[in-house]
Amino acid sequence: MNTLFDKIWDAHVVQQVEDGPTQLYIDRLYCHEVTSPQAFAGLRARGIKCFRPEKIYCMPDHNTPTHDQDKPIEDPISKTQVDTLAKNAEDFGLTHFGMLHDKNGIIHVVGPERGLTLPGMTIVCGDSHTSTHGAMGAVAFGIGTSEVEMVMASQCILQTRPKTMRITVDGKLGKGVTAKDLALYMMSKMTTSGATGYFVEYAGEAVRSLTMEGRLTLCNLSIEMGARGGMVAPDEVTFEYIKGREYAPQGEAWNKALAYWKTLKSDENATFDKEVRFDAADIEPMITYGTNPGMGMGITQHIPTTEGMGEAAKASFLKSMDYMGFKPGEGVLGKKIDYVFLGACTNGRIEDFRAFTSLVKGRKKAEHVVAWLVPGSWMVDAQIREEGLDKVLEEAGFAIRQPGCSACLAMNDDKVPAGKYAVSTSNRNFEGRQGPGSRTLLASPLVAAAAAVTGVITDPRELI
Ligand SMILES: CC(C)[C@H](C(=O)O)[C@@H](O)C(=O)O
Ligand code: SF4
Repeated sequence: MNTLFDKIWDAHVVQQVEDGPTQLYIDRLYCHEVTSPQAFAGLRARGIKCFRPEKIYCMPDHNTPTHDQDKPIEDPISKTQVDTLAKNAEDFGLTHFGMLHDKNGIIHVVGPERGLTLPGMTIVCGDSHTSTHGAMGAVAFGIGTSEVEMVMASQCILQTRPKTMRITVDGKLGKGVTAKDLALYMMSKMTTSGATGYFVEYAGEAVRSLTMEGRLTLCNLSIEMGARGGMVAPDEVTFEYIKGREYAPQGEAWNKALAYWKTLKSDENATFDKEVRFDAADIEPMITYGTNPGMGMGITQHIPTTEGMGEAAKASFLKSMDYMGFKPGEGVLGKKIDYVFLGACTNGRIEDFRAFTSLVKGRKKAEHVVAWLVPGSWMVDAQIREEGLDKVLEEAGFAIRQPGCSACLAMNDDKVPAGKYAVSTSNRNFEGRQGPGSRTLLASPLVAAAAAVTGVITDPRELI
């Protein structure tokens, strides 16, 4: 009786070190510009090549500007990072989707949409949000730079087997409640350390009813609960999504793959180290009010008071409130906001643009709001234009930027100024995450859209 995780993990074990870690074979290594330079430098110093270069895909995303990508990058650090990745990929014979390449974008958006990420795979990247790819029924997790070097050199990694957890969400999500709300809700209940040491499988009716994009959003946020990774068993939604994508198997190879993928589910009596259950009916559109992603609440609710908190918890809570400029016990509806960010590997996919556009259609962007709409990849950008969403957005006063991580983290030009409030569809709201002194409110594309047109925090259910 095996879990989905066990099946994939066991199929990739090369050897088990006695009383030690597992040597695990890796099917895909994704590389971006931030966490790869030292790994390449390490290989050079040892005079070795990549063992299986065809399994490695590189693309810059964090330091790429989201405007004027045809011009040289102005910021010298970003330019060095992006140029270094291009040079390293060339020297080591790796596939590289550079800036402006039609396959460029945020690595966690590009992998699934190109069919590079497939069910049953083991996938790693020097990036915590590698958990995203688990949505396709893969074992995918973030690794450190020295581990990136290990995988480049051997196509294997030494890992300790994590414990397994199943989170089942029963019932149906209500109107205006999205995968992002589901994730923020779980986090608000489990806290940012609630899944530490575990690999999570998401199950239940609410998860099964999510689209592929929704599942990617959900798994993306696994890491913010402390989980090693998150996954959803592949089903018709997954197969339908993958079929015909560029790197997906075709013809006879497709039939063979499909037959295998259909076996990728937890056996009925499989046991998990921990089981958690939620009810979808309890979830409303969510928003965070603090400085970690677990500090979230239903948009109509009030920020907690310090009642019952221990001294240490109280001090850190009040520090967070001070940073955010909020008072314990108050509500956030109607509060003025300054920036809106639609994008990131959390919500930079076509479905997120569709959701945002559906709400702003026929309305106008609030004048004082600065809105950054950043497709997760050029493929998303092309689809936006194909579907005519760009026209609707333009009419409502919004412009579309070029792909990249953008305002998700302050590593490029898109920085939220100190003291300003940003309703952001990204995944982290730490102090200074979107720029020194910036104040981030994490939310879904629908909540972001409602804020963008009203200029204040608004329940999207009133506008849809
Ligand atoms: C830069 C990178 C190492 C980092 C991560 O690992 O997640 C980034 O993508 C982030 O979201 O904070
Ligand atoms: S979009 Fe944000 S969370 Fe995703 S990889 Fe880029 S910086 Fe990390």
